[in-house]
Amino acid sequence: MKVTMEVGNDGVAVIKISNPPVNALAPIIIRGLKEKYMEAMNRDDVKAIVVTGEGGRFSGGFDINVFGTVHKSGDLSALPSVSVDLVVNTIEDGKKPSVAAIEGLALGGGLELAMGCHARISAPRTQLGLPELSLGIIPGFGGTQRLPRLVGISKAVEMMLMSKPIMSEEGKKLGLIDAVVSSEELLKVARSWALDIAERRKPWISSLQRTDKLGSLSEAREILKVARQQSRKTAPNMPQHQVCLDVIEEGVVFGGYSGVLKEEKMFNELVLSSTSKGLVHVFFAQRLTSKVPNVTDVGLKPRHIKKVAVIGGGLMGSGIATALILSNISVVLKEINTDYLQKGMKTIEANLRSLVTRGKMTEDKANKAFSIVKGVLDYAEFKDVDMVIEAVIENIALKQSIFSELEKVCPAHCILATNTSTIDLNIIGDKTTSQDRIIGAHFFSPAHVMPLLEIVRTAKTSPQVILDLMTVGKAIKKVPVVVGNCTGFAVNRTFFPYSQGAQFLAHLGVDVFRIDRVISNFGMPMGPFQLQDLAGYGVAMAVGKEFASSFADRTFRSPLVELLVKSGRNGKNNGKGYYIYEKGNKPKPDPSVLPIIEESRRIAKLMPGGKPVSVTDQEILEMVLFPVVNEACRVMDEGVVVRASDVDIASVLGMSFPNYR
Ligand SMILES: C[C@H](O)CC(=O)SCCNC(=O)CCNC(=O)[C@H](O)C(C)(C)COP(=O)(O)OP(=O)(O)OC[C@H]1O[C@@H](n2cnc3c(N)ncnc32)[C@H](O)[C@@H]1OP(=O)(O)O
Repeated sequence: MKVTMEVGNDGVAVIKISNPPVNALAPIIIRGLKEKYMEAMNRDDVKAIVVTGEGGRFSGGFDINVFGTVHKSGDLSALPSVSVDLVVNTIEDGKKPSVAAIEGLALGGGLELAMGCHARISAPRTQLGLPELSLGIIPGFGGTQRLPRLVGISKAVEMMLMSKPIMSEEGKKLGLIDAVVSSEELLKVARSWALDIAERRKPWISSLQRTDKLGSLSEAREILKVARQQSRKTAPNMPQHQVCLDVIEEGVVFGGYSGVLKEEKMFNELVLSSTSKGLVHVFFAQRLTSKVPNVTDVGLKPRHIKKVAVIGGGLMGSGIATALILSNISVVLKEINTDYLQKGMKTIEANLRSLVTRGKMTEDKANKAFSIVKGVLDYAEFKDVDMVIEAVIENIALKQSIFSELEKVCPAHCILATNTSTIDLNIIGDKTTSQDRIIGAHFFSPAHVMPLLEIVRTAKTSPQVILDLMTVGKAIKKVPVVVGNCTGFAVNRTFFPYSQGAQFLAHLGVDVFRIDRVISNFGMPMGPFQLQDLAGYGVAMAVGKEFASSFADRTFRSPLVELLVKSGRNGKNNGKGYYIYEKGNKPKPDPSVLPIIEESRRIAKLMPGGKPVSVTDQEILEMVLFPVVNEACRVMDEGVVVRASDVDIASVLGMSFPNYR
C-alpha cells in the first residue's frame, strides 16, 4: 500500500496509487496522496500533476473496511478528512493543475478524486460510477456536487440513485471524461494535457465552480422532485436516497461549496445508520462466500467444465440450461419423450426471447446461446459430459435410478449434481459407488434469473467437486454458497418457520393481509401468504410434510392450505388464492377467502377463548421473523454453513431478504 511520485523532465509529476487489487483509498493512501501533492506543489521543477492508479485500475473508491471499523466502534474519527482538505483545497484549488489518468475503473471516492482534477483522460471501456448509495451512504468526497456539474442533474441522479456505473465512452459523450485514449497512450496524453492546462493552452476548469450543466433552478427542482417521488416507491426504507437528493439541491441553490459541506455532514450521519451497517456487511459477506476452508485454500485448481447435461426440461431444468448456455457452456437437455423435450426447448427459447425483448441481450447472442443446447431422449451424449445436473420431480426412487444409471453412462470424472430442494443427498446417491462426485446444485426459480446457487455437500463430496461447481456457479454469474446436507439445506430450512409463523398468527386471529403488509413494508418483496400463492399450494403441502417429519417439535400443522385446495384454489397458478390475480393488475386481497380462514381457525382452536388476539405490527414482524433467526442459529450450530454471514447472503439472494436489514 503506497503512493509514489515521479517527476519527469517535462515538469509533470505522476502520482500513483498502489493498493491492490482495486487501489482502494485506505487512510494511509489518502495521507500519501496529501504528502505527494504537497511535495509536488512545493517543488519548482513540477509544473503540473497527473494522478493515476497502479495495475490498470484507477481506484475502487474509499476503503470500505474503514466503514466496518466505524460500525464496530461508532467512532467517526477513523474517517480521514478528504472532501475539503484533499479534494477542494489541495487538488482543485491547488496552484498547479491536476489531470486524472483513469483506467479499468474509477468508482466512488476514486471517481470523486478524479472529478476534483482539472481534466480526466480515460482508457477505453473503463467503469465510472458513484455506487455509494448501495452501501447505505452518499458520495462523501464531493461527488454529489461535481457529478451533476459535469454530466447534468438528470444523469447524475440516475447514476447515483441506481448505483449504476457507465463506461468511459459514454462518459466522454456526457462530458465527464475529456478524452478516451488507448491504455498505451494514457499517461502520455494525460501528461501533455496537464502541461497544456498549466501553460493555458487548455482551460483550467474546477468542476465545483461550474453551473452550465445545472439548468435553471426550477428545472433542477422538478428533476429532484420526480426523483424523490420515485425513490419513495423504489427505496422506501433507505434514507440515503432522499438525503442524496437533498444534498444535490443544497448545492444547486447555495453553490457547490455549500453542497460539499452539507454532503460531509450528512455522510457522517449516514455512515452510522443501520442501513449502512447492513449493506456494508453484505458487501463483505458476499465476497467471503467464495472462501471455503479445505476447498478453496488447499491449492486445488478448478477443472474446465465444457459440457453439461441437464436431466428434466421442466421449469427448473430449462432455467438451469438457460443459465448455462448464456455463459457459453454447452448443454445436453434430456427428457423422457418428444413432447416434454419440445416443451423444455421451447421454454429455453422463450427465456432467451424475453431477455432480448427486455433489451438485456442481442438477438445474435440469443441465437448463439440457443445453438449450443441440444435436446436428447437417451444417454448417448452423456459419454463426454463433465457435469450432470438432475432436475426431475422430487421422487426418491426416480432420482436413485437416474443416479445409478448416470454412474454407468458418464465418464469417471463427471460431477453428478442434483437440483433437489428437499431430498437428502445420501439417499439419492445410496445406490451408487460415486458418493464423492455427488453434490447438490440447488438453484432458485427462475434459475436463469435468481442469483443464488446453494451448493450442497455431503460428508463424502470431494473438495475438487465442490470447487468445480463453485467455479461453474461463478461462470454463470451466480453467487455460490456452500452448505451442508440437511432437510431444506440452508435457505429453505431457515425460512420454513417464516410461513409457519405467519400461519400461526393467522390462526390466532390476525388478518392475513395485514401480516403480508407488515412483512412487505419491512422490505420482503411480498408477504408470506402472497408468496404461498406464488409458489402454489402443492409446494406448500409437500414441503410442509417434509419439515413436519424432520422437525416435528416445531411444526404447526395448519389445516388452511388443504381447505384452500378443497375450495378450488391453487394460488397464482389458477388465479385464485388469498389474492385475486388478473392480468395486468396488481394482486387484490380476495374477501371470499376469509370464511375459509375462519373455518381453519375453528379447526385449529388456537385463539384464546375463541377470540382473536390483539398484536402490534412490531409483534407481527417478530412472530414471523424471530423463528427464522432461531432456525438460522440451529443451521449454524449444526455446521450446515461455514459461517454466520453465509446464511445472510443465502437469505438475501435466495429469499430476497432486504439486504439493508
Ligand atoms: C467517500 C466515498 O464517497 C465513499 C466510497 O468511495 S465507498 C466505496 C465506493 N466503491 C464501491 O462501492 C466499489 C466496491 N467494489 C466493487 O464494486 C468491486 O469490488 C469492483 C467493481 C471494484 C471490483 O470487482 P471484482 O473485480 O469482481 O473484485 P471483488 O472480488 O469485488 O473485489 C476484489 C477485492 O477488493 C476488495 N474491494 C473492492 N472494493 C473495495 C473498496 N472500495 N474498499 C475495500 N476493499 C475493496 C473486495 O473486498 C475484494 O477483497 P477480497 O479479495 O479480500 O474478497
